[in-house]
Amino acid sequence: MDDQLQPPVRTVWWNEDPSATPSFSLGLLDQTLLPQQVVELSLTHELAVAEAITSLRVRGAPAIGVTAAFGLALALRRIVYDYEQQGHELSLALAQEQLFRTAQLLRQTRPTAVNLAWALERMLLAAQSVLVETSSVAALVERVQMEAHTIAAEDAAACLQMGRYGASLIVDGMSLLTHCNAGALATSGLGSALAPIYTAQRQGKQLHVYVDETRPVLQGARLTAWELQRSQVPCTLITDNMAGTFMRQGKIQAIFVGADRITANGDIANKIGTYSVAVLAQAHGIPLYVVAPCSTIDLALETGDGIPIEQRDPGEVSSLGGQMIAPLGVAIANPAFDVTPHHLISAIITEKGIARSPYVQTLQQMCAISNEKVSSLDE
Ligand SMILES: CSC[C@@H](O)[C@@H](O)C(=O)COP(=O)(O)O
Repeated sequence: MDDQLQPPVRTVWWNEDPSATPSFSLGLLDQTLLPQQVVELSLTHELAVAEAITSLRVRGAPAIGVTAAFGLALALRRIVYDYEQQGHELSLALAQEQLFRTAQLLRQTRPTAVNLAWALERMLLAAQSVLVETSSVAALVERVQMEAHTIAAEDAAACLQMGRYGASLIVDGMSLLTHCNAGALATSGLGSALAPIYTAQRQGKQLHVYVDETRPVLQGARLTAWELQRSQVPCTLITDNMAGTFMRQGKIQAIFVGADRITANGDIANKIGTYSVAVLAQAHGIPLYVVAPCSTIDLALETGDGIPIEQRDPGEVSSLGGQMIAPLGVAIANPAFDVTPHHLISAIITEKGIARSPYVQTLQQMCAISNEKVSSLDE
């Protein structure tokens, strides 16, 4: 009997179908088309995976980590397949080179979410470990694929745990606020920030969620509102600049957001606008909870000042729904993330538990993981 909460939607998955040519592909739900169209993609080339991450077909820190892991497995399967089609056998040296090159390609797609580099590094370490024992390309393919599946399964399990811990902070009758999308669409499970909400709902708690639209790419309006509606979680979509008013009116009792990177001191990078929400929350005495798996924690960085912030296409700001909303030639800034300092965060919830200030000790104890090697791909 499986009584576990199931994600309302599948975001990233692996296809194995002997009747298809080739028999393998990476499945993604194209998030750029939501909520108007639900289109599933089957990718068979690593370049398509890189494009999907860059253009936000798949997005959200844990989901892009899982996608990158599967992307490496896909690249290896693809090159073995191409060689077979030409009647050749792939050498181990070329297989290794393919893995490393693809890791570098995928590493460059998005800089802020550390889950991406973390997953790639873990995949390369798994590949290295099998190469010590064997010189068979088949064994390498199997090991790399297994690691990608393990990363996805661990992410799904982490979501369930974050849901349990986070739900303990939600009281029956509460009204919550969330920013961006940190739900099933951002992970390979229930989500991070939305997992406590799904769990609390399953526990029978009555709740209501205010959803920031999240300009400029509208992950709140397009994705979170869609996901919550599908899950029958009562929600109200608001524009970003309405959040303060709802807080002042006493309509919001807690805020749940995800993170793209958490540094050793508890500073977090998350979708642009999170910092403004955090400042407003403090002004109104409302707790701000950050929910993220340990794969989002970057202990190699001491503070949020060191987090690379992705600067995206100005066109995301100057147009809305395909329509220009700004005068031609106006200067535009488009940082995709901001940093919220730890003193504005009431607690950080991971799959290991609930960390509170001072984060320096608690995060280290909680997530005995190290991202020291992540930088090796930058060289
Ligand atoms: C569990 S997702 C956490 C974060 O990745 C999320 O809040 C976010 O900022 C996503 O940004 P995006 O640009 O859509 O990838």
